[in-house]
Amino acid sequence: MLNVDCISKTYNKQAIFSNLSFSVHPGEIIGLVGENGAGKSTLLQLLATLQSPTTGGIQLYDWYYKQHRKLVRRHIGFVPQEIAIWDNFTVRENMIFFEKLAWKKKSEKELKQLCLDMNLDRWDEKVHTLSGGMKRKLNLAISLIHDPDLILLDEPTVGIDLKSKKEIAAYLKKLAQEKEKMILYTSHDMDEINELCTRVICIGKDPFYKNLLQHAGKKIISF
Ligand SMILES: Nc1ncnc2c1ncn2[C@@H]1O[C@H](COP(=O)(O)OP(=O)(O)OP(=O)(O)O)[C@@H](O)[C@H]1O
Repeated sequence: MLNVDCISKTYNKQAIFSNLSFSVHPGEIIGLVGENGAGKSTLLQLLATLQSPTTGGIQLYDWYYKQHRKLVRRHIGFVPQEIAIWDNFTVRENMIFFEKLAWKKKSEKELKQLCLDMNLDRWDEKVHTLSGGMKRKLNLAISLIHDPDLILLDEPTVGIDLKSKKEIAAYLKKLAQEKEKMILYTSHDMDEINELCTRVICIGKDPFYKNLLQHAGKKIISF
């Protein structure tokens, strides 16, 4: 379980958010919504150990982020907003490259299967020939090489066609339901959020998202 205990983040004396507390249980998909600049990416970066909260603490299972950062990192898969893969490498070469950096090892067959699981079948093609949706799928596949328990995704389906969106959503659902992964992800697509998420974290001052979610009968964690 992930436990976030009363965290705040301040940049240059300006509070981005304050006193955020929530938990995520295995098998849950939690949406993270809010207006541009509300602090969604910042929160994901704190959960990914890439930044530290100004106050408060975060805990994954029995491990505190402050004391056990290295251990915590092993169990996190993070997909940033920007696609971070090698354009001139093939899908296969990218997967093999990132597998070498991962602490858990996977065979080439397993790496290929990881891609096939989300309908990415262009194994020997260079990344620059792939569509945006396929690149997003590859980015996601790379983040899962080490079998993380906590998966953090910053707008994983932005700018891609509906079919790829649905495939990624179905895959995330499967990961949560069958493998008990904890998934937190940001999106501005409220249909997708409504379909996928058990609960939704609403940050920022604008009540727009909160009203939409309330209307859809979603469980909201709002700050
Ligand atoms: N390293 C930083 N130093 C100072 N301010 C920052 C830093 N990173 C983000 N900010 C500020 O913090 C606020 C929250 O930014 P963040 O990127 O987390 O918002 P967001 O909700 O993800 O926005 P978007 O929907 O546009 O992606 C913004 O006002 C941003 O300018």
